[in-house]
Amino acid sequence: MDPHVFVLFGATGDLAALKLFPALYRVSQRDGAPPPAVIGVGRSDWDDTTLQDAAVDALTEADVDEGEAREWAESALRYARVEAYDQLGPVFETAEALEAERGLDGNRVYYLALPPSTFPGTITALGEYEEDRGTVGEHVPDDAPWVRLVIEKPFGHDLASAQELNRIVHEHFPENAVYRIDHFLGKETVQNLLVFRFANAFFESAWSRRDVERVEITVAETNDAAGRAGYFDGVGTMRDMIQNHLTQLFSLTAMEPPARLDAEGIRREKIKVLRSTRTARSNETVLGQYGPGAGHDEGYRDHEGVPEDSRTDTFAAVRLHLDNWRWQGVPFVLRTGKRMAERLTEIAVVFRRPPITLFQASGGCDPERNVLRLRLQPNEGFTLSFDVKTPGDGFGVSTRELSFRYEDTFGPFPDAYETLLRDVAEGDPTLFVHAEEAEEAWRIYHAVLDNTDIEVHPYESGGWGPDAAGRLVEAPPPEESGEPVADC
Ligand SMILES: NC(=O)C1=CN([C@@H]2O[C@H](COP(=O)(O)OP(=O)(O)OC[C@H]3O[C@@H](n4cnc5c(N)ncnc54)[C@H](OP(=O)(O)O)[C@@H]3O)[C@@H](O)[C@H]2O)C=CC1
Ligand SMILES: O=C1O[C@H](COP(=O)(O)O)[C@@H](O)[C@H](O)[C@H]1O
Repeated sequence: MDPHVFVLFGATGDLAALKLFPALYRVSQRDGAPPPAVIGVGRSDWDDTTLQDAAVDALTEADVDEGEAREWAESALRYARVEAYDQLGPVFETAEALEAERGLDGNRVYYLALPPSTFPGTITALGEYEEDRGTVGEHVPDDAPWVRLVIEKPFGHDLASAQELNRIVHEHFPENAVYRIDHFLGKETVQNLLVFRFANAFFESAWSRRDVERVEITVAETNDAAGRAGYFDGVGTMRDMIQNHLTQLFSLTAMEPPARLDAEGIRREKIKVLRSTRTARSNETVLGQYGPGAGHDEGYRDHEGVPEDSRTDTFAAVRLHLDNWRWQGVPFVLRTGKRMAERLTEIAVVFRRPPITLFQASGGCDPERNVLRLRLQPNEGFTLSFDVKTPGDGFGVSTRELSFRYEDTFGPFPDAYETLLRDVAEGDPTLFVHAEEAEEAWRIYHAVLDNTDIEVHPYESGGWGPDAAGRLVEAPPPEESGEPVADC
């Protein structure tokens, strides 16, 4: 890992406190890691001390000893205040001063943990500066310092803005310097999807329309959007979660085996899945917004900064269909919401019932469908339901489960952001999103984003979201399950 300066845009925000300071700390504790040099950037009226105090709070919250957290923050962190995220003079001055002070070679990571509306201006300002510095553009000398640009999700606001953003990015930065981050790809259990599928031949041979009836991908969160209105309101759950995290889980579940387990091999197969996916339809999309309930007196519209008439979705569910050989006619239901009854991320593969009904005729009942649940968080592992004979007369059938839990076998996992920040520092793009993948993912949802014909159902905090979402997991009507239909 080469020594570098890590410039964190949005250092005063939620993500920085929740994930990025702890991850930066842990990466810097690894063997062989250079001493950390981090510049936090924000418009807030902070200084070095305010930033360091915020980082110490974040680290102690993440179980780091307070003394160690303080020592780390004071040696690692500097603050650069900007008027706006396209006026970056103070950032460049701070970076150059820090490099001179530490004798660094000029390698830099720029991490954009900002609302997506700011990305174009910030990237343009960074690109122009880096061209002047001679690190990007034509004729970059072999010994020039490296620069890596990390862009948080959502990458743009819709298909057109993502295409425009890619254009702006590529005007200045080559694709191999760009790390579009989707932290779900850094989760151990998400990477395990590939091992689970491609190392276990018996699952892979049942992994198609012949045996699978439907797939349900669920990310239920108990947290809410309080304190994040500046980013979340006007973005909403379709853009914050479905277009990226859940679509990544979808493409990893549905993809063909890659030719090689590297960035190009995996991205190529994921892009093929996205290209084969029909545009989502409004009658197969359910949106919701939480109100009060279950110990919460306030609903979404009561949060500071949220307009009284906000239509922003805090819950979204969508049924997707693929037109390819493996998955024709198998619905994939993606659903996620905030302030739900419990925190749960899982992929449920629901297998078809056996084709004959043997047991009813002999006084029993027909078996349940086998369900494979890949649990991504918490209690990571899997369960597979199966049917057995209930002891006694006749052929009574009962459902039982085989299960495996990671924590019973392995120690704790590294956090996703720790894995991904280390990959950025080492220049490994395998777990990041390619330009084309980001655009294809927006293409799928373009007809349902900002579609005011779709009702935003109120739902109670602490429940399972709007009742209307339940119908998406029922068997699709025949006209939707058979032949491919053209998008309309
Ligand atoms: N929070 C989370 O759990 C996760 C967030 N992300 C991604 O990280 C990014 C930031 O999210 P998060 O930290 O939650 O967002 P915040 O709302 O906390 O915003 C981050 C920072 O951006 C600045 N900011 C906020 N609103 C605006 C605005 N309208 N215009 C310009 N600057 C603004 C603020 O800094 P200042 O006012 O000091 O300039 C703020 O501290 C997003 O892209 C999000 O998708 C990804 C995974 C998880
Ligand atoms: O990107 C985001 O992800 C988090 C959920 O991430 P997790 O690792 O805690 O599952 C979500 O709460 C947030 O709204 C979103 O921006």
